[in-house]
Parts: sequence; C-alpha cells; structure tokens
Amino acid sequence: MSEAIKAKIKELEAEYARTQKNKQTEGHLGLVKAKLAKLKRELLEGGTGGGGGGGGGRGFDVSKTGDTRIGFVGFPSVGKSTLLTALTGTESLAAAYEFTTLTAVPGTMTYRGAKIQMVDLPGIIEGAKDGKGRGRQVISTARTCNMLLICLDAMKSMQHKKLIERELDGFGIRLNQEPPDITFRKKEKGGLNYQEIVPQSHLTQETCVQILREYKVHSADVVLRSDITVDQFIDVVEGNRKYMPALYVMNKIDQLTIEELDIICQIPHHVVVSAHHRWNLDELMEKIWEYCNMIRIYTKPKGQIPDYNEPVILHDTSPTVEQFCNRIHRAIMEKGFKYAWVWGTSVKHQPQKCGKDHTLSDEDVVQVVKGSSL
Ligand SMILES: Nc1nc2c(ncn2[C@@H]2O[C@H](COP(=O)(O)OP(=O)(O)OP(=O)(O)O)[C@@H](O)[C@H]2O)c(=O)[nH]1
Ligand SMILES: [K+]
Ligand SMILES: [Mg+2]
Repeated sequence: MSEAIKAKIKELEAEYARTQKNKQTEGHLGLVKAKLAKLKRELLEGGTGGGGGGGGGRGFDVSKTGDTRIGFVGFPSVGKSTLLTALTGTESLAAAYEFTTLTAVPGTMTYRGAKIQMVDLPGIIEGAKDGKGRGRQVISTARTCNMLLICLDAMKSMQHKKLIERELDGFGIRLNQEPPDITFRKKEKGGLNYQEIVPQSHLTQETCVQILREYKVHSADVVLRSDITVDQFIDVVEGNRKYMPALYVMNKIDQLTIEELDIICQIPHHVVVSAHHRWNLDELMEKIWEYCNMIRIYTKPKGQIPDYNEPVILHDTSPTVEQFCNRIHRAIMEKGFKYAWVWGTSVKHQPQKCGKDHTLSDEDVVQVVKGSSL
C-alpha cells in the first residue's frame, strides 16, 4: 500500500519536474502539488509506528513542564546532548559515536523568571519523516515544542541544513514562517466565493478551483489578504501545519577559522556556539527569548505586593488581558471577569482600569477584578 503511494509520488514529482513553469501551466502545477501533499499525508498517517491523525506518528512520552518547551533537532553527533548539559546541567550522555541518544531527555532551566524545558532528542537522518530510525518520533515530539533549535555541526556541509528542513517540512512543520493571512471556510453549498484583497502573483481563481476540486471542496469562502504561494494555499487547505520559530545553532565553532566563521554568519536565524566550551550561550539564550516571543506578566493579588518571582509567561508579541487570564485559569473569563488594574508601560495611568482586549507589555503588573468579589 505504502509502496503504491511512494510510486505515485515519484510519478507526480517527475511530472512536476518536466512541466514548464509558466502562467499557462500554473493551474495544472497547483493541482499536481495538491495531489502530492495529499499522498504525502497518507504516507505519514499510514506508515508503521505512527499513531495516525495529528500529523502522523507519536512522539516520545515526555511530560511537558514549565512555560516554554524547546526541542533540539539535528543529525547525529552534532552536539545536541553536550548543549543540553551545558544549558540545563541535566546530564545527557554525549559521546563521539552516532546515535548516542536514543530517547528524549528533558532538562530545565530558569531564564528571566521563565521556566524553560529543553528536550534533547535522538539524531535524525535523511528519510526520518518516512520512518527511518526514530525520525518520526523525534519530529512528532518536535511538533509539541514552542520553538526548535536546529543543531548543526559548523564543520560539516551546509547541505545538512537543507536536509533537516526537508524532513521537518515533510512532517508539516514550517520554520520561521507566519501562517498565511487568508480565510478559508468550507461551506455546504453556494460555490466558490474567491476574493483577492491583495493582488496575487502566484494564485489565480482557476488554480484555486482546481486545487479545491482535488480535495472535493466545491463550496467555500476564500479571502486572500496577503500575496501567497500555491504551497501556502495547499498548507491552509490541508490544515494541521505547525508554524514554529527556529534558530540554527552552529556548534563546534572552536574548530573553525575566522574565515569559515564569516561564511557561517551569513546564514539567517543562526547563532554560533561551542557547547563543549560553553561559548556564546548568553547570546543563544537572548535569541531564544526573542524568537519565542516571551512576555512576562506579574500577578498582583488584591492588597498584596506583586509576585515578581513567578511571572506568567505569554508567547505573543502583543498579548491581551484575556490571554493572560486564560493562561492562569480558563474559568476566569467565563466566571465573572469584570476588568483588570494594570501597571506598567502598556498604560498611561498607574494603575489603569483595562478591559479584556487591552494589550499588555513585557513586565506589566496585572490585578484581575471579578464581579463576584464586589
Ligand atoms: N570540538 C567540539 N566538539 C564538540 C562540541 N560539542 C560537542 N562536541 C563533541 O561532539 C561529539 C558528539 O556530541 P553529542 O553531544 O553526543 O552529540 P549529539 O548530537 O547528542 O549526538 P547523538 O545523540 O548521537 O545524535 C562528542 O564527542 C562531543 O564531545 C563543541 O562545541 N566543540
Ligand atoms: K553522539
Ligand atoms: Mg545526543
């Protein structure tokens, strides 16, 4: 069954490769891509060892603790375990042979009051997403993280970066990409309502119709608010994509010359480190904080001083009071939230009475006032 799917994928990939890319063929190519996306999903969901659904495959059984979870992904022996030990103090066996780490090893650290869980993972190899090694388990666990550290050996070919990206991409993980700004809503009837708010350089109504037909969707609202690619459109139709921030951690820089270092520094989203010598880990943490969009909000119980030791961590550049409340307890918004007193840079007056839609800033202090407490 999976052999048949793989053969069909090969056939479609060949067709895609030999078709000229121009305006006339765009619709057809879109259709080929949609067919490919569908088949690849079937392959992932149907393969051995996978739990099916939710992107296919089951991750390692590591309970999530703390505010933020960061996963280490990379080829064998790039130094993931050495890095985990250097950052968290949790001993994860490191050695000069490949596949030293065979399961997920969590470690924790506190940074600027946030409790960060770091998860060292087994090395992955090419073909991981199709079930090679523990790849699918690794990538499934990676999907549960707030952010990924793509660990690379700075001495090795940068081809490895591409290979890792392809493996993650094949599992529905989109690195350092925003979800496309479009509305896609399936309907019972009424045909396709296609609207371009922004002119499209890749997608046309015809391509859109063809792709949706492949998914047996005949009626839908499609509103395009940004200029997107055919692949991005298919992502939205497929659903279940995971958009994650990622940093490329270029390890073992102690082995490089200055000239080699200069070249590596051109890679976007990179941080150079030496896990072994603990070089540049400060910058790594600084960047992790930035990439995870971490914001600290201090809670202030009525009549008490704010709790500056245990900030509530939100992962958003502009979180609202409502998001803050939901992070503490779901029931707050449902049961009697009236307003919040807010101190800090997000407000003019100290304190200021704010509604649920008010946008908070890093290090604001918030006191929630509930109806029942009056
Ligand atoms: N020179 C140098 N060697 C390093 C550095 N970090 C790790 N190593 C070495 O690289 C080898 C592999 O390190 P590990 O931490 O086991 O690598 P890993 O990525 O966890 O490997 P697997 O678990 O097998 O996938 C070990 O011999 C480490 O001592 C570094 O910054 N510089
Ligand atoms: K190793
Ligand atoms: Mg390891």
